[in-house]
Amino acid sequence: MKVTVVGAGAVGASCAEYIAIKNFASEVVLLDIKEGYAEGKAMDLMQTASLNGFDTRIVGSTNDYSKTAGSDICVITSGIPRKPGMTREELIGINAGIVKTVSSNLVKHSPKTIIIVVSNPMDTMTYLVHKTTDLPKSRIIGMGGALDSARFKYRLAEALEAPISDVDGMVIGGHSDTGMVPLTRLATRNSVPVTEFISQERLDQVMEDTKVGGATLTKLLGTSAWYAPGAAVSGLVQAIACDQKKIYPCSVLLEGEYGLNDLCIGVPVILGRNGIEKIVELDLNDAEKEHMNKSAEGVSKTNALLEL
Ligand SMILES: NC(=O)c1ccc[n+]([C@@H]2O[C@H](COP(=O)([O-])OP(=O)(O)OC[C@H]3O[C@@H](n4cnc5c(N)ncnc54)[C@H](O)[C@@H]3O)[C@@H](O)[C@H]2O)c1
Ligand SMILES: O=C(O)C[C@H](O)C(=O)O
Repeated sequence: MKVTVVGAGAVGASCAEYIAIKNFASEVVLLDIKEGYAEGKAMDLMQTASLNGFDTRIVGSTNDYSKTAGSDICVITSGIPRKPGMTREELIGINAGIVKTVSSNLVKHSPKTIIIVVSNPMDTMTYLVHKTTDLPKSRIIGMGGALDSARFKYRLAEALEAPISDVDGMVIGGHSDTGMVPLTRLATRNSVPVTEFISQERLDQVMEDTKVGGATLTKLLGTSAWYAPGAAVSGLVQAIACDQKKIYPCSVLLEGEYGLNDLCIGVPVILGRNGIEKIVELDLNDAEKEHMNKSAEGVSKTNALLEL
């Protein structure tokens, strides 16, 4: 199993590290445009191999895509992150050009690959990859919902004063400060609806804290987060590589599912060796449907800014 990660910055390196530590890939290629940067990160990470007990070979490359040839999975993290006070959507001007060039280079060298898009604004960058490569829709996956759901579970556990392992929940919708749809109605503590334990008011607070999870960290760190994003990507990569058939909310091209068309947005999918093996259609209530439709409107508005 060969995995390429483009962008050896904060998220790319974290992602490579988690993939290596989980020890399911034979090779991870880290590629960056900055001279020597990916080679340096790869060497540093390889020097953790004997300490952390993994056999994955991590190779660095300065913009040489021949090293990525034959990758089963490619992750795109290249591009600029936001600064405090910015929205993810403001990154479109610079990141669209980067994602378009990078995805074209990746597909040239690995025509059968599965692409996982991380660069922001992620739903729109995932749509861009659909529009500019000829990969089938099952092989283009946007990562946002897995991270947002992990943040949702963190906030739920905090509110419930429960261990995170006791808590389950999912966030669908767009990966934006206003577009996320945390499914509080379906969240559980060890199979019991969380509404049995906390008030609707507290749950609404959990929902709001979840939606601004990325902005909260950006304010604290001065740039956006990387540990949980890297871990979330590694979860998707592992589900595909190990044919786990796990359900993750991912940004995928919708063609009528959830009553939506011609956009990529977060919905639950089953991930296996073929990429997106099935889109799971949840029976949303009216409020959730309305929230999802508003979220889709926001994503489509950003998509309209793309020069296709
Ligand atoms: N989808 C998500 O959930 C999620 C989570 C976190 C971050 N992000 C996004 O991921 C992106 C990366 O964030 P980061 O914190 O790692 O940023 P970073 O600045 O630390 O790293 C980005 C790297 O991309 C490289 N790069 C730029 N142009 C390139 C090109 N054409 N080819 C190859 N490499 C190139 C840069 O040299 C840099 O090393 C941002 O757009 C950020 O918003 C998304
Ligand atoms: O918040 C950001 O800009 C980065 C990422 O999308 C995140 O949610 O951490």
